[in-house]
Amino acid sequence: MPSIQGAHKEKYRYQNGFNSYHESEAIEGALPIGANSPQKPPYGLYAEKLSGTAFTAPRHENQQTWLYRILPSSAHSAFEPRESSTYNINLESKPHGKIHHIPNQLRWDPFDLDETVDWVDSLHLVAGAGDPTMKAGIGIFIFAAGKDMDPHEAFYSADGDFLIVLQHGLLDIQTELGRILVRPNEICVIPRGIKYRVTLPKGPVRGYILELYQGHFQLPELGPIGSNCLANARDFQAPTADFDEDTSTTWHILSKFAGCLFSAKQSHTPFDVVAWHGLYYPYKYDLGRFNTIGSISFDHPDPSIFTVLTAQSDRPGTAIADFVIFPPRWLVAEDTFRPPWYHRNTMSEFMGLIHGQYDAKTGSGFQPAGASLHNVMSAHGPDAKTHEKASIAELSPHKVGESSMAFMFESCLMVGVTEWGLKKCKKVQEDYNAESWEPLKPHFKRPDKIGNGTASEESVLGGKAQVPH
Ligand SMILES: O=C(O)Cc1cc(O)ccc1O
Ligand SMILES: [Fe+2]
Repeated sequence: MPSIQGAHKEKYRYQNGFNSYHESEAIEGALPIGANSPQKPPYGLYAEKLSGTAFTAPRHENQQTWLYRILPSSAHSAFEPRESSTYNINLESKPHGKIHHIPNQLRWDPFDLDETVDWVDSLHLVAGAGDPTMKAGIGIFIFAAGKDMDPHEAFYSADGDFLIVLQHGLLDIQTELGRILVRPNEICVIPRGIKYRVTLPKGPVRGYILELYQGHFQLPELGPIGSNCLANARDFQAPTADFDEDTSTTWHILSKFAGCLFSAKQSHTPFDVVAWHGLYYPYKYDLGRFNTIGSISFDHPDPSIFTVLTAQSDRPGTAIADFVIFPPRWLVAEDTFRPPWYHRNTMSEFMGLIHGQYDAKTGSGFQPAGASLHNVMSAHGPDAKTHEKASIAELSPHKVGESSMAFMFESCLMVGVTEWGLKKCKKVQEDYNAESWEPLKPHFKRPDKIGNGTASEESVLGGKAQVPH
């Protein structure tokens, strides 16, 4: 007699590991033994394969999952375009939609909560690069929802993997592979094609999404760091199988396909997967578990030391998208300008703030639920006030960002901004440059113009005299 865990177990149960081969059965014996597709799978279930990579992708990249479900996913009506005036992807992420490519540094005020829409209608494409139909590039979304998805509605994106960065509230995500509760300071990845339904147990939610049109997220290489640190594999949590038995209700399946939304009907729940095994599944990660490392001598290292997840291009070390965080950490570097240096980057940098304050911007312009974009080669760095403070600060050990969490989506691609992102959202700060960098004063003094004509190393360098090595 099979034991039915489903009814009595806790609502959320996870299995730990990143890129780990997992298997899970909500009823003991639901996974076939020694074969994926037996003539008669256990308990009259259908076997269905979900491919996250080409069948022939190299073994180390291959991601597939076998699902054992009450009815196969194909049992639905034809998809029809779904009308929605608020669904901005519809209008803007099509290959030839209006996207602004501009070199300006951009910063957005906090995006408003919106209690009138559910998850699907809350997605606003703010920026992106590439084209989902070519499986190339990224989309960056803001979401702000206040309503549960309809009880008989499920959503999937055929366009890419969603990396969801929750800024406010709680997300209860019922997926085909089981349930995930995304809590404050957690992120969640839902790979291409996996169906899910989002409800909001604590009211309105808000956050950011990076949709990856190509490949999948990986943990970054650690190089000389060694075998641990940054995000450790065991802290990633995948759901366990958890199914409903409903073959008599009309469900709507919403598909984001080539940047447009489609809807199909079916007479059974899509959340009917009794067991699964494979490498292709949604997962979550608590950013509080990130093992942050930094300089314990001098100089400010590249922010790549803060990479949680990366999706690499074909060029080694060059990411289509890195997800980078700035967690609370000790700054102890000696004789160092401690905030980020001024820089121009061949990569684009989209930043958001989950909570607290970001140490490169001590002004009030970069706020939780706001964002900034420093595109390819767009110059940026600390604002004038931060520069002044950091140039004269006493360099004792100092904890930055106590309970704060900023993040960056960094991409080798030039990022375009949508009409919504640039205009309709009405959050772009007109005075970003004027407030941040235009007030910077020159401090240059030629050595021969100081005092009696001999340079005081103290005043030229603005700090301790430097001794040649
Ligand atoms: O621009 C930013 O604020 C992000 C950033 C942080 C850092 O520590 C070094 C480089 C960088 O782009
Ligand atoms: Fe930067």
